[in-house]
Amino acid sequence: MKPRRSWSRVFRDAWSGIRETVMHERNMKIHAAAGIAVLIAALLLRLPARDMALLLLTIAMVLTTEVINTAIEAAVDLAAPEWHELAKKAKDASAGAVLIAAAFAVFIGLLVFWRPVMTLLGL
Ligand SMILES: Nc1ncnc2c1ncn2[C@@H]1O[C@H](COP(=O)(O)OP(=O)(O)OP(=O)(O)O)[C@@H](O)[C@H]1O
Repeated sequence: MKPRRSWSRVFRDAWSGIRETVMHERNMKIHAAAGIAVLIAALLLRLPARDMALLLLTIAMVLTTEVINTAIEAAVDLAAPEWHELAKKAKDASAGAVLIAAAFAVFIGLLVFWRPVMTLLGL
């Protein structure tokens, strides 16, 4: 039987998974940078707590799908290093999940920021 990992080991391994994804995946870098920029803008515009919560949830959704996409890509590369129809299906679907999350994040961002930005611009 496998020895049980300590809680600190569990968190360290999970953190390592996040760090590796940020360090090596270009899309994750872009999404993380965009998320930080959105949060800074939201703080500067003093958006209400409910809007901040919506933005945090949206950012978490995009980053989470990106980490899962990286995990699926690695598992597929391990299982099928050569071209395979099912490997393509798995990787395309996984990338599709990130695309859905990112597209909805843009819509939510527009809905949340539209009025405060217009007010700021005096329009
Ligand atoms: N083993 C394979 N068999 C069939 N098609 C594959 C295979 N590996 C990759 N592909 C195709 O190439 C595409 C890109 O896969 P790849 O592993 O290069 O992702 P990536 O460029 O690292 O993606 P991302 O930019 O999301 O990190 C996949 O969506 C899939 O269509």
